[in-house]
Amino acid sequence: MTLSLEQLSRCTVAVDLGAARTRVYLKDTGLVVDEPSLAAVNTRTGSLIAVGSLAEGMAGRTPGHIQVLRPISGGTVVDIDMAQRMLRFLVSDKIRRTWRRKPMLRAAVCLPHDAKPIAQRAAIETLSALGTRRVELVDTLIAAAVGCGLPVERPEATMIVVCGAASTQVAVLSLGAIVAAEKVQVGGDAIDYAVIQHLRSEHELMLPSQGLHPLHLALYSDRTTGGGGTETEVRGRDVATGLSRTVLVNTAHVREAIQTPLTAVLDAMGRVLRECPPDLVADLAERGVMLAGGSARLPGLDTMIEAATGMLVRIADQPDVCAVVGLGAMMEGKVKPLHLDPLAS
Ligand SMILES: Nc1ncnc2c1ncn2[C@@H]1O[C@H](COP(=O)(O)OP(=O)(O)OP(=O)(O)O)[C@@H](O)[C@H]1O
Repeated sequence: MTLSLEQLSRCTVAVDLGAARTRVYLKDTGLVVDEPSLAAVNTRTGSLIAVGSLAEGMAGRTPGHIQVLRPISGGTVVDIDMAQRMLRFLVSDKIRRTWRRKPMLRAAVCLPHDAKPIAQRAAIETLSALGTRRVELVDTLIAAAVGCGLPVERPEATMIVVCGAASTQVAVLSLGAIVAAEKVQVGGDAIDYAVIQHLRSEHELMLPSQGLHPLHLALYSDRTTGGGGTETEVRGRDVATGLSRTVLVNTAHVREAIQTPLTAVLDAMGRVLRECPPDLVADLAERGVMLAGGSARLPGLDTMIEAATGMLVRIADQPDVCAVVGLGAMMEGKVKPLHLDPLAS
């Protein structure tokens, strides 16, 4: 992967192909697309019916011949053709209006820290749907750190935890590069799965695909009332009878159910810290940790990390769009490189 600010400044479009959401940032325009990475397809004709939030609204409610697909999984494009069609569809409106005369020959895309060459190739091919001839690949961790406003280019340690849908990436950065990093296949989806399993085993209830949002809200209000646990109503389908049923769920029990996936994130943070030189760890004790990614909004994640590591934890202002906003800032020249060779001037 490259991180040449000069090359990035020549790009006109930045893309984050996330497992949950696809985001597109246009140079000097801003974020133009922030939509679920979903495509609804008619399996009889192969035609695309809907993409983004429209397709999300169809999930779980489709007849047999319509399928809602996720062309991106774990930060990797798994269905290039579908991802291209989805991306083209998502941006076509905005491009036509604002960018008709500006070809998008150069693009930047952020990829997970450990993206394999095949995943890099898939991302480059997907972006060719926008007419790009050259694609700069940037590590999500660096892009997100820039997007959070961390002083990435300085000779001081900054720790970032990017909690996405399919994975969580942890890194310590200094002098514009990654000192140590880890990725675990635990993100918002694994946490949601733990909640779904809890409701299934404890309440014999199957949750509809969009039924988790009220529980997230309940966990949040639970935290603001001291975290002692409140009861919240959840509607779903009875596992045995198949009939619709409403149960009262204790938020404290839900919090316990999501501890297991969250422990994997803490373990990854521990491994990264152990790999870092002591001077950088001392910096981190002062500066703390920055949480980014959509799952950073998970109520109580920050306090749990704070309690386990003893470090100050901050959540980025817009945690979900940090990576693409960071790419945008680098494209627009808002990040100045540190000159490491003063003797040469
Ligand atoms: N308010 C919230 N409370 C809890 N979880 C949330 C909230 N908002 C978003 N999420 C979770 O954030 C995840 C999406 O995060 P994000 O948009 O960073 O993912 P992504 O970049 O598409 O995924 P990845 O980085 O794994 O490819 C989803 O799993 C979603 O459930």
